[in-house]
Amino acid sequence: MSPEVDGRYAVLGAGSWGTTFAKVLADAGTDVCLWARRKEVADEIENDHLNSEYLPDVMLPARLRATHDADAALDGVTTVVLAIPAQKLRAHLEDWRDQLPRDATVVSLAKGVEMGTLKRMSEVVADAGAVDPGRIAVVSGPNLAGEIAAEQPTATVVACSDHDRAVAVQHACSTGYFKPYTNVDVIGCELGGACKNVIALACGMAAGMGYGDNTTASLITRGLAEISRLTVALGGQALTLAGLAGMGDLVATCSSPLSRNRRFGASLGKGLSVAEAEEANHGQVAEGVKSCDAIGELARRHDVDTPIVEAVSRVCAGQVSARDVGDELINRERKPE
Ligand SMILES: NC(=O)C1=CN([C@@H]2O[C@H](COP(=O)(O)OP(=O)(O)OC[C@H]3O[C@@H](n4cnc5c(N)ncnc54)[C@H](O)[C@@H]3O)[C@@H](O)[C@H]2O)C=CC1
Ligand SMILES: O=C(CO)COP(=O)(O)O
Repeated sequence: MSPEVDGRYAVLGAGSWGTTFAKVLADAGTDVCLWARRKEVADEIENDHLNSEYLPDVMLPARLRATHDADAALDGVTTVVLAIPAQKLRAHLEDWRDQLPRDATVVSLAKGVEMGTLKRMSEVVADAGAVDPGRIAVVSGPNLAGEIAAEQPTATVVACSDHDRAVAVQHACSTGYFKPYTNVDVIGCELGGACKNVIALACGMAAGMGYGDNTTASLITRGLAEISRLTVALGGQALTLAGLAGMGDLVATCSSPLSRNRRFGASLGKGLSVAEAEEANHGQVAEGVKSCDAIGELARRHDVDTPIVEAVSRVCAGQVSARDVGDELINRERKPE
C-alpha cells in the first residue's frame, strides 16, 4: 500500500541539508518534525526558529517543529528522512531500527558510499534499518543547502523503485522554489550524488592550483564518463546521469564556492594537508574524502576504469600531491572519447 501524500514526516539530522530539507517540507505544507543530535540545536530551532550554527541567516518556518528525542520525532510518521553523514548512518539506523514504522517510506539524503562494505546508502538503510528496498527513496540533485534555504529556485530528483512512493515524497516537498522530479533508478541517482563529490574534490584541487574553467569542464565531463560507466556496471541507467542527479549535481558542486567538497579540494590544491583542509572546512562534512576509496574499490571490483577517482583517493591518502596527480592525468594514454 502506498502512503498518504500528506502524511507526517520526521527528518533525522539537523545539519545544513537536514534543516534545509525540513524547511522545504514545512513550506510545502507537510507536517514535519526535525531531530537534532544536540539538545541546544533542537531547542533553538523549536523556540527561536533558527539553526545559527548551520544556517545563520535563515528564519525557519514557525510550523517546523524540532526535538532532541528520536522516539518522539518518529512517533506515528509515514515518512522518515535521513540526513546523517554517510559514514555515520549505519550506527544511527541500528539504534533507530525498532522505532521505524513498518510501512514508512525511508528517504536517504546522504551522498556517499560506505567504507568497508562498499554499500550505497539505500543498501545501508535496507541492511541496518531492516527496511524493504521498495520502501527506500533517495533525494539527489544540484542542491546546495544554502541556496535552497534562501529560497533560490532549484530542481531535484526523488528516486524510488516504487513510483507511487516517489510521487508521494515529490508532492510533500514541492514548493515555489523547490521542484522535485521522480525517477525509479535509485542506483543511478545514488551513484551520481556520491561520485560527484569526488569529482568536486578534483575540481577544487584544480582551482586551488590556479586553473580555470576549461580544466573544470574537462574534469566534470570526464568525471561524468567515469560515473556513467560505474552506474551501468552496477545495474543503473546511463541516462539518469544526463539528468539532475548526474550532470546537474556535477555542474553545481564542481563550480560552486559553497560546495564543501570543492573547498576541501581547493585547500589541497593550495598545498594544505588533509588535516589542515578539514580544519578549514569548519568540521562540516566533505563526503568525497571518505567515499573516494570505497568508490574506487567498487569500480575495481567491477572492472571499471575511474582514473579521476583513483587520483583523488591518492591525494586524500597523502600519497601524492594534487599537482603531481594532475600531471599524471593529463599524460595518460591518448585514446578516442
Ligand atoms: N549541505 C548540502 O548542501 C547537501 C548535503 N547533502 C548530503 O547530506 C548529508 C548530510 O549533510 P549535511 O547536512 O550537509 O552535513 P552537516 O555537516 O551540515 O551536518 C551533519 C549533521 O549530522 C549530524 N550527525 C548526526 N550524527 C552524527 C555523527 N555521528 N557524526 C557527525 N555528524 C552527525 C550532525 O549533528 C549534523 O546535524 C551528506 O551526505 C551530504 O553529502 C546532500 C545535498 C546537499
Ligand atoms: O550535495 C551537494 C550539492 O548538491 C552539497 O555539496 P557539498 O557537500 O560539497 O557542499
